[in-house]
Amino acid sequence: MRNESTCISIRKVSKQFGKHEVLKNINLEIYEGEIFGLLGPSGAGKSTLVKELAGLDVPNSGENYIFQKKMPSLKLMERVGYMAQADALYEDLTAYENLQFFASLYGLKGKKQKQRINEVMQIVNLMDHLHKPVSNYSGGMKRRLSLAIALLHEPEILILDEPTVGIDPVLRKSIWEAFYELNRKGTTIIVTTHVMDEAEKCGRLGLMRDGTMIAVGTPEQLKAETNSTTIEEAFLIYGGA
Ligand SMILES: Nc1ncnc2c1ncn2[C@@H]1O[C@H](COP(=O)(O)OP(=O)(O)OP(=O)(O)O)[C@@H](O)[C@H]1O
Repeated sequence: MRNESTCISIRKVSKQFGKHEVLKNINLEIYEGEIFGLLGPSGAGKSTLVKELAGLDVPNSGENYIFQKKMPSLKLMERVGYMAQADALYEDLTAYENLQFFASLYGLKGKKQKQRINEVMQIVNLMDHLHKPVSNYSGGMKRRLSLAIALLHEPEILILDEPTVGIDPVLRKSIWEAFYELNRKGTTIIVTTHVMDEAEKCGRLGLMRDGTMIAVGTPEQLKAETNSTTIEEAFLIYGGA
């Protein structure tokens, strides 16, 4: 069920890399308990925006707030899980050893650490591969292990940058089932994607193009407002095509 209290507030955020304006005056509110999708083509600025929300980058102007506190903040990062676009895993170590390493960073030790490792590996359905070296994992398994790592410290907000890129439809479905399950338990999820059918799975969407937020709403609202039958069509209309 959706709770309307704001947990993320993006206020007049702009970002430049040199002369290139990658985010242009972005304003957005994300509510507690929703699955919010950032949809846009490659280069639209989605990763840049979510990196700022994860506390890994800062805007040139404007502010990002999480739970009414300004980012970046080390304290807030404990409440946020982030899965980057590229997997940051130690290939020579087993999945278990990778999880132990990241769990230690979060201050999870002993019995609690072991328990959380088992829980997150069950969520992503990798328990049978717990002691295999990551170098033996397929691309999809690595993405799921990255997700497990992002879940270790039980974050209230989960930020996922293209979590299912390069993953086959069957696995994608099982990963989305994991997202729904987490969301049902109260986790707010922000997911970036450029896949239209994935966008339809989100509660609300922010459509991004060339560093601009061109529309925000539920998939149904966006289609109705543009008289479209698909999100793809709605996107093109909002983009002025
Ligand atoms: N560190 C950086 N230095 C210079 N330019 C950057 C940097 N990071 C991103 N950019 C540029 O900013 C623009 C937006 O990139 P970003 O990764 O945020 O887009 P995206 O919407 O996430 O795209 P994709 O789906 O391909 O990841 C791109 O043109 C990219 O080249």
